[in-house]
Amino acid sequence: MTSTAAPVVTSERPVTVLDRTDRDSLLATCRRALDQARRSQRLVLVSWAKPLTLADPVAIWSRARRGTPRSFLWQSAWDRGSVVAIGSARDLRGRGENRVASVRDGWQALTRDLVTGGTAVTELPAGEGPLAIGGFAFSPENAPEKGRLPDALMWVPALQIRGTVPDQDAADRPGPAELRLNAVLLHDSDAEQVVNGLIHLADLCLPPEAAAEAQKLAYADERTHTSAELPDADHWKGLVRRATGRIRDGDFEKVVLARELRVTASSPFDVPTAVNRLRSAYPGTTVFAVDHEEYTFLGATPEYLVRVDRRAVHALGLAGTAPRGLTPEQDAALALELAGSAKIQHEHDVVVQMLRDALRDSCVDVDSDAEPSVVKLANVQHLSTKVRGDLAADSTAGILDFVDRLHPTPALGGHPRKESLSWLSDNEGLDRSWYAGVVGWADHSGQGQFAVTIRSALVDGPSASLYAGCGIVADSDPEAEYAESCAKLRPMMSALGIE
Ligand SMILES: C=C(O[C@@H]1C=C(C(=O)O)C=C[C@H]1O)C(=O)O
Repeated sequence: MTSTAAPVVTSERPVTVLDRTDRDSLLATCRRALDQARRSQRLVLVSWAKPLTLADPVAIWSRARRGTPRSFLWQSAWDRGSVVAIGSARDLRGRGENRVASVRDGWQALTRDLVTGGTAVTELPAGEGPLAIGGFAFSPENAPEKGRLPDALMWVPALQIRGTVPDQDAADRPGPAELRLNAVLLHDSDAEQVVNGLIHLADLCLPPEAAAEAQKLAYADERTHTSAELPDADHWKGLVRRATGRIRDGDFEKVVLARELRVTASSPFDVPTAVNRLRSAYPGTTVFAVDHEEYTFLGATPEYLVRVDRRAVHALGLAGTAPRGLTPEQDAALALELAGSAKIQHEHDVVVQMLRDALRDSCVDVDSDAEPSVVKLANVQHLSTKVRGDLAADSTAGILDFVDRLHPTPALGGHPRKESLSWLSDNEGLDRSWYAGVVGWADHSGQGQFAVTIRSALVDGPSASLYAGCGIVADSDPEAEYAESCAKLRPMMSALGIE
């Protein structure tokens, strides 16, 4: 569906802003889309691409996000792919239990009549053409304080740039990237006007010097702040005790109990600096940021829910946590203890089993690592098991079908799902919002990636809600779980400069 000619991309190529030839090509593509909209009397998505060289996705994003209420940043350690997206050509929304399916149906309907033009870049990580980006809250039933971020919000960005993540030691060396301008046309749209709008947006987001910039860290944290634990520590430990009681009574096997640290600062938080700190302190994670009106939801997560790369489906079981040691010997001993603990093994196996079962519905050759491995981050270490399968020849399942099936896994909700989630909504007393939800992107061919939004915060000017949760099983110790939740809050605290 997209044009496939592989362009020659070199770092000498002049960057950004569209020239006369680009304008003509974009206009011709929009006119084709308009013809199609007139014939079909339906909405037509038009997507036009041009190769770019780009030094740093975060630098582009932090400049371009200023002028728009909707932006998206994605920088992934899993395939070294990056996405920067500005503005919305079309929102895809859903509510309640069917929220993922509604978004999927909307996206499929919109891409059925996709019209593409320009030159697509093929030497990038998986994913092609226009993307639907955004995410889903933890649960439609677990958001008492509605109205902060919608339960489900994906959208087709007006401007998207896909590229590769720069090496830390070569952050200002440009690499190949693809600029894409997307619009939705109606039978009575004015093609010239659409083109002018898109070119204006590209000019604003990508002035000639922008693509060569690397994001600078602003080190000064001059703001003061106050913070409150919600609920307070004793109450939360009491909830852990209550959960273990229910588990021993046999009501469910595992539940992930979360808490919030609500911070109010003397001046607005510096979101781009926070993102930059996250990616340098947590290089093995996927760093994401979603700007929606006055809110920014951001984080650095070590966990993906699912990735579909051509016909390969990948999921990750990440559950079971230990602190990092102060010395290499202590660190190794803690890792051994983590891998050897029957309690943690059980907590972990519940997740892996669920992932395997869910993949089996549409995949063949479903397999997982024989043994969990230990993944080390700066703040904690986790037990991790990769699960993968190949889409069955007759399967039409795409990334959003897997999101629908898998979210929330027992790594973020509990097991069995129904009983543990119902206990959570009666007892946790927290608006998780998009924490423990998913953020990611889908292309029109069913490929995509969704991250589990842990190690995250919701920022609104000078206010921030930071979240952390812990898997609770029968013999969980409230003090140890509380300490683990503190360690899990650390990445966002340092990123926002509130230590
Ligand atoms: C819930 C969180 O993390 C999840 C819970 C884990 C655990 O209980 O060991 C480990 C990784 C994540 O799946 C969090 O970081 O907030």
